[in-house]
Amino acid sequence: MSDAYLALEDGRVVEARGRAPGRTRGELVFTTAYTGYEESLTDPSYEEQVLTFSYPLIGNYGVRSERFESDRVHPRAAIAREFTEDVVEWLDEEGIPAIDHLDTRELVTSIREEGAMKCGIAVGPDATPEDAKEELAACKGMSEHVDIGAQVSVDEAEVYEGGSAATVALVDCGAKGSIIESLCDRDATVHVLPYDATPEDVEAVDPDVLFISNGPGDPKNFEAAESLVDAYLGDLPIAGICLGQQVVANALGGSTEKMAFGHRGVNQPVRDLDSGRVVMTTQNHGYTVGEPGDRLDVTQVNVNDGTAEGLANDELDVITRQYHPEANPGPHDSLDFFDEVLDMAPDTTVATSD
Ligand SMILES: NC(=O)CC[C@H](N)C(=O)O
Repeated sequence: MSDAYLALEDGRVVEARGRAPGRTRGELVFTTAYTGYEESLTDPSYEEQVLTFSYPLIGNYGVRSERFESDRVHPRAAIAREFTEDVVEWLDEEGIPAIDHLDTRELVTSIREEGAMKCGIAVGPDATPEDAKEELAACKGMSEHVDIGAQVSVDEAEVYEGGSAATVALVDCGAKGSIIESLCDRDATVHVLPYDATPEDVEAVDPDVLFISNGPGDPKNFEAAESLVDAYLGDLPIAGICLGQQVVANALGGSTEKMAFGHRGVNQPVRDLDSGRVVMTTQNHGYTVGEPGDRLDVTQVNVNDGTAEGLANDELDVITRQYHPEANPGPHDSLDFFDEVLDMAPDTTVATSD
């Protein structure tokens, strides 16, 4: 007898050990990151997903809130070969079901072969395979979460005073805290605006740069942010990270598409087409820019599959990244992106990056 069941879209029901109880559902994805479980579990981009860690032991250096990227856990459930007690206690307090003692190598291989798939989970002494299947039957596809921005964004504008180097309007589509920190560390003041901010909201903070954050789900469901990019193109420098890159591409006549199983990990190699330099990057995305459109150049590509990792329009002051230059978790090789963004602001002296 088992006390945890994972029902997969391909028809299988996998038995596991229940660590934190509950019933839930979501898109089943995996990350290959071998550190940074606190950052990943609090990354708002995992909203409505079930996160499988391919690294076998998760929790070996405890749980510290200083490392959180937001104020709650975002994946609907967590899966690992083995969770430590610290992580289990945290997930339990947060009401997030957790399961372990299953063959995560096999699970990851299935996702690689069949693509990210819907799943249902039931955990607890009375859980049955049918409960997990019921959850699966009620599971929506990522693109069907049409108002997912509302689940992860601030309700009202917030300000983070970093200094007077530049004023950034950061449209919060589910922003990681370390994006705000990376800007404040460079003496910028960051106004975090709701995901559905209007041009009036942007004008109220009179920014030097419009920045579209990372976030969960399908970028096509972030129409308000797309409209802002359209409204300010050419008037304000525009930057974006991850979902932000995708929103900018859609706004400038490009297109986005769903990937088979996405990029999630801390060692994705990215080549800068101008310098030829390759950096290791942190990634967490399931959509990608298919066509950049006529007004954006692809400046960086993924070495593994050639997907667009950086876009720019130098004349219009637009610069974006598909990966996470802020790291957390992962390598700091691309922190200079934030210097490049702030360099676009008029008349600023940018503090040196760490
Ligand atoms: N980290 C992100 O911003 C993710 C972007 C988008 N939700 C995707 O999955 O592609």
